[in-house]
Amino acid sequence: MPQQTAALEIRALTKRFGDKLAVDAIDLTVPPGSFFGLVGQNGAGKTTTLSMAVGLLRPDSGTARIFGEDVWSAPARAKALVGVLPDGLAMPERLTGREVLTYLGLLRGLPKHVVAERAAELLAVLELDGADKTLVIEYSTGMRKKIGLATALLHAPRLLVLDEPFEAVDPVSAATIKTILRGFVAGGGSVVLSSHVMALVEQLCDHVAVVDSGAVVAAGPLDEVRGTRSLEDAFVGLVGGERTEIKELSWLSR
Ligand SMILES: Nc1ncnc2c1ncn2[C@@H]1O[C@H](COP(=O)(O)OP(=O)(O)OP(=O)(O)O)[C@@H](O)[C@H]1O
Repeated sequence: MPQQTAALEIRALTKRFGDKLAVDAIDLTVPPGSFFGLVGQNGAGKTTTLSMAVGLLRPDSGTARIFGEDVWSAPARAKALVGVLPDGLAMPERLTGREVLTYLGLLRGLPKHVVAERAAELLAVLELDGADKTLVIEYSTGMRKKIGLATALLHAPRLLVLDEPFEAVDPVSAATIKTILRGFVAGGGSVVLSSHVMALVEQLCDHVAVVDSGAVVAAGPLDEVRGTRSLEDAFVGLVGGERTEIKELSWLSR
C-alpha cells in the first residue's frame, strides 16, 4: 500500500532562546486521520514546537510540512490546510465573536454567505450566540478558548493544531468540544493537541508523543506508548519519575 502523506511532519526543528535550547532537533510525524496528543511537563517545549510547526514562530533550523506543504517555504498553501488555536491567542478585542469570525472568514477568502452561515453555526454550537453583543475584551478565559476554536474551524481545515484547547473551559463546553473534535476526525480530519491532562489525552487521542527538555522521548500509538500502564504512570516514568528530593513543606503542618 502506498505511504500516505503525513498530516504534519516535523524534522529536526530547533529553537534557542538565548542560552536556552527550548526545542532540540525535534522529529514528529502525525499520521493523516489521527488524533494526536502532545504531552510534556511545563517548559518541555510543546508550545514552541507547535508554534514553529504552524508558521507562528520561525525555527532556527529544521522543517515542518503540513500534508507535504512546507510551512516556511510555501506558507500560503500550508496555512490553508491548517486551523490553529495558539497559546495566548491575540484577538481583535473590540469586536464581538460574530464580528471576529466574519473578519477572519473574509480574510481567508470565504464567500460572505458561507462566513455568515458558518459563524452562526459555530457560535450556536459553542454556546457563544448568547454573547452576541459582547466584545471579545469582555470574554472570560474559557469563552476566548471557544472563539479561538471557532476561528480555527471556520475555513474547514484538514488539520487542527490546538494548544491546550480545554484549559479554562467548563465541563459542558469541554464535552461539546470533544464531540466536535471527534466528529472532525471521524470525517477524515486530523487533530494535534497539547495537554497536561493525561486522562483527557487517553480519552481522545489514538497517538501520543511525550516531550521532555525539547526532545521527543516516546511517540506512537497510545497503546504502545503507555503499554500496560496508565498514560500518567508511563509519563511520570518517562520524564524522570518521582522527585524524591522534595522535602515536605514542614512549615505548613500544625
Ligand atoms: N519567548 C521566549 N523567550 C525566552 N524563553 C522562552 C520563550 N518561549 C519559551 N521559552 C522557554 O522555552 C522553554 C519551552 O517553553 P514552551 O512554552 O514551549 O513549553 P511548554 O511545554 O509549552 O510549557 P507549558 O506546558 O508550561 O505551557 C521554556 O524553558 C521556556 O521558558
